[in-house]
Amino acid sequence: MNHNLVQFDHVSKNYMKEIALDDVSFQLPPGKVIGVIGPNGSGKSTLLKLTAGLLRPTQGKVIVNGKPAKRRISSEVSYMPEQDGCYPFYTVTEAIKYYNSIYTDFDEGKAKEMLDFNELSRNQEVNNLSKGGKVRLKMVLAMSRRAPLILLDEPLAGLDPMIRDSIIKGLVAFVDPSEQTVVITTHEVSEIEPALDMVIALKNGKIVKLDDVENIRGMYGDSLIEWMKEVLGPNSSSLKTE
Ligand SMILES: Nc1ncnc2c1ncn2[C@@H]1O[C@H](COP(=O)(O)OP(=O)(O)OP(=O)(O)O)[C@@H](O)[C@H]1O
Repeated sequence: MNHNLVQFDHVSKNYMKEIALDDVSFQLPPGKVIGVIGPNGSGKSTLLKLTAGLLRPTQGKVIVNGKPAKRRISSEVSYMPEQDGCYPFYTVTEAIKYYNSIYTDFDEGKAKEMLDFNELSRNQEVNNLSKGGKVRLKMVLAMSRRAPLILLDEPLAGLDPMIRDSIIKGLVAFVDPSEQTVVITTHEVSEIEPALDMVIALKNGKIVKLDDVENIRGMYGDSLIEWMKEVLGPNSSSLKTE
């Protein structure tokens, strides 16, 4: 597959007078894990929602898998929202069954493997899971679909470092690059960088850089932190604290 999975052509998105994305163009190839990083309010969630077809651009075009992104239960896109997206009174098993019933591409076997890997107890009510447990379950649900594009909005926000680390391990263990592309928004670039193939840096609704992690490492050494400081400014390491 050589085509681009995601294409933004001169996309702007305004919320009333607020310009969230400003004339953004880029393409993403299939089979990659792509990080979208940037300070609060830089437009990361907006970029993801436009890709999922949950928002329409004010101007420009968003193309996913050769077609305009549309608001529907898309077979092309599995989207994990930043806010709680799970039914609080379901047990973990019921949440899996529910997803299995609404998404024809849901892989129940993969979901069960991911539950075990994430040590999620099946009889527990979603309501009673820890914050990290809720995020793990949301990731299990989003990543168990055989959709070619998985969008994860801020899965690491507000979690302590050990939990962030285990969530990233789960991502790396279960993403299948021959079938799936993952786009993940995050402040936590230092921890997630080993999982990333590409990064998009956003600032004030504009892309300030899009590059392969391999190229960045070639220029900046082992860590993306120095690169981030250069493209997003010296205070960008404070992104880690949200
Ligand atoms: N529904 C909305 N109505 C009005 N303004 C909005 C809305 N959603 C986002 N915005 C504004 O658009 C800009 C981009 O927001 P967005 O949520 O995309 O950024 P973000 O990088 O994901 O931020 P964060 O890291 O805080 O989640 C911000 O200035 C935000 O206040």
